[in-house]
Amino acid sequence: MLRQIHSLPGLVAALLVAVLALTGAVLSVQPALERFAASSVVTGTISVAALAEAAQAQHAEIDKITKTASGSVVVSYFDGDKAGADLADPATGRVIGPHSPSATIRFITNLHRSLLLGTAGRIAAGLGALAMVVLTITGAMMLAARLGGWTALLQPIRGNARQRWHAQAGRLAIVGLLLTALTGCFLSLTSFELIPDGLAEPVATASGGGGARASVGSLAALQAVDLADLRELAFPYAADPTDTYRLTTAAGVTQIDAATGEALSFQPHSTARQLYETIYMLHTGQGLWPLGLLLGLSALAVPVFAITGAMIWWQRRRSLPRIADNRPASAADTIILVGSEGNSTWGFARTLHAALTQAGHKVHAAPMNALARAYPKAARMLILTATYGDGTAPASASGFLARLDRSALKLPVAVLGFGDRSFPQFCRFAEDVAAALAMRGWPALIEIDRIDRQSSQSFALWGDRLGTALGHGLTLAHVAERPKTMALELVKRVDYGAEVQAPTAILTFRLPGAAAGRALWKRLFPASLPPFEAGDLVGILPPGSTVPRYYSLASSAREGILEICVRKQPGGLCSGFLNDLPLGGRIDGFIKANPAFRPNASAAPLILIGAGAGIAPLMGFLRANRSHREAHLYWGGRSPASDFLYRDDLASCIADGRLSALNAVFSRVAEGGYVQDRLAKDAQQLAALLRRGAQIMVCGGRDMAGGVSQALDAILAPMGLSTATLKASGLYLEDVY
Ligand SMILES: Cc1cc2nc3c(=O)[nH]c(=O)nc-3n(C[C@H](O)[C@H](O)[C@H](O)COP(=O)(O)O)c2cc1C
Repeated sequence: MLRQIHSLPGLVAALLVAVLALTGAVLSVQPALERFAASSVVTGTISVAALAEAAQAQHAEIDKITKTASGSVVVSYFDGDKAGADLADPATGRVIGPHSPSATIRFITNLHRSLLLGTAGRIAAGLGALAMVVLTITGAMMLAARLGGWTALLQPIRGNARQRWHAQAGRLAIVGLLLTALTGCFLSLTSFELIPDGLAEPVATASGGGGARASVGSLAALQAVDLADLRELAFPYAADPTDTYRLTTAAGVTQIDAATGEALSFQPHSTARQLYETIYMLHTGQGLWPLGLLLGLSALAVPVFAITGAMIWWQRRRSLPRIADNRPASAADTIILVGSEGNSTWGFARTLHAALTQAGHKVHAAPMNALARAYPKAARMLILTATYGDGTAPASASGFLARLDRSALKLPVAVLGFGDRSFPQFCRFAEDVAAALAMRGWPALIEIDRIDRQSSQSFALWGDRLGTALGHGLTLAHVAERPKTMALELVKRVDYGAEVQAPTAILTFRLPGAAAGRALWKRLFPASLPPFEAGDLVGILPPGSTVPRYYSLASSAREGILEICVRKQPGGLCSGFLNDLPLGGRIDGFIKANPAFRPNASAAPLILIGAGAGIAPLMGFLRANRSHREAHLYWGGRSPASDFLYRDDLASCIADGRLSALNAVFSRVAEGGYVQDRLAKDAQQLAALLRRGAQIMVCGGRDMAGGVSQALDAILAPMGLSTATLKASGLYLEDVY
């Protein structure tokens, strides 16, 4: 809900708010420029009487003298029929030159206030300010919720680059933007007279005695006022002998007899006017130039929000599968919530949705993260969720358990887990969800079930059980959708490990090669690999299967190649296919980002730990380590003679400083061991690196990862740390399989 409230006005008003913010940022510099251009007003050096006297000496008839909030003194006059305005030196009253406000600034001010569109533009600008209030408040609430509460607002921000930029800009600019937006709303309301600004307050109209006018410099009531207090001094109309001087200061308006210099009346400013002036100052920075600059800087964050916000929205929209005839949550009798990262679970949800709709139900499907506070018409909830990481939630369910904690819902529920039995935590997240629901008293519609490797048969059987519970038949005939893939051609392979029963290959792919006589436009604009970084995953569909297998990438798209490391698994469909693939052979693959497994941007050392084919992403990080960040690699194989993967590449990384230390351990040599043994041996050096804020990245099999985390926990314990605490702060990343 919060997200909808944030993104809807954000998208609609992005351009408008960006125009308001950019013009505001330009205008925000004005008070500071004027402040430094005007000679400083030195309190006590000149009275209003002396200033007026000096001005009068230079012009036949003065209309008024105005002092702007930034300290400039402007004398408006009539010389005969000709009206004009001078800028006067506040210290002496002498003319500095004609007052000529910049046409550009006037244009930008009009653009800011009314978009050059008159009343319609002023309404739009007001709505823009309102949108900005909504966006800043909902944005702050979302950020707080994401970081774990208001007290965690300064915690490091996770996520992809656009999400980090969006949130970081928000953190820096929020106070300035909220102030600008709230004061902008107020000013907009006063401009439409929906709130009084007090500027047109009635002034007491005392008349002067009508005696002969004294020189303005001799008037006692003006001599008593310092220039620092002046806002405006309006001169009496020459043709009316009873007209008075009208002196406006911060306190109010005084009428002064032009002959005697006596103060005839004093009218203090109304509260409305004082409030308006304070808010005007807080919005423009006029009279408070450092605030103006601060607001201007905050406003510069708005285009960053507009661009990154639109990108985040588009990305989210694109990744949300479409479901035909999806009913609103408020009208549905059956709610399907989906936990997915690679979208295949959405395919199952779509099949289930269609079957239930055909059976006469009103069905609403949504990501698990969108668990609502209430479903007024719902009689049941069906949760379909995958499991990721080491038994954790997929992306679209990452906030589900926290939401459930705050929820008072209780509906009959069925949980169906999607996973892969080769992971030790098979369907663990689905189990956690089912347990959490049971603990909160949600009745089970049917017991939890688990689907291995997207089996359509198991899904159909689950449909039978669900149908029985619902009291009508339910046929779930699911045909898995083939992910969109690209063809890749094997251009290089290096084979290792056959002698030590660990056949492993480093496979390098390119987009299919240049065929002779290719069309000219294809030669001019050659196809390029989609963007990916080392550590991202490539999903590969082995022939005859629609279920992808994922491999960590050892290269980035910039290198123009896609490189993986594959260990042949006994009976493995995909690893067997890849290990037998000849040069020139093709695969069907697609990229899946894995932003959670990337080195951080710090300059502190990197500790890379892996075993066997797990070296692939680590090798990619080292190749890309052009800044020569200190990097230590711990890697375990079986025999240096047979499966020392990337031996030459590692040597060249050492030679040019991209790798600081290589610690390779082999298990099938005399006095050999595993990578975790080597970590324990190097405890002191590792402790020193960790004290310097080193980041640890682990890639490889689950058993190895378990051993590594045990060895590291032993090293971390004396420092009062653990792999769990490092994990929480992003300093311990794992990519395990
Ligand atoms: C990086 C990665 C980690 C995974 N971890 C687990 C796991 O711990 N337990 C499990 O049962 N399945 C695991 N799986 C398998 C997925 O849960 C399974 O393929 C699921 O069907 C994917 O659904 P989705 O495409 O909707 O995200 C993992 C898959 C990947 C790619």
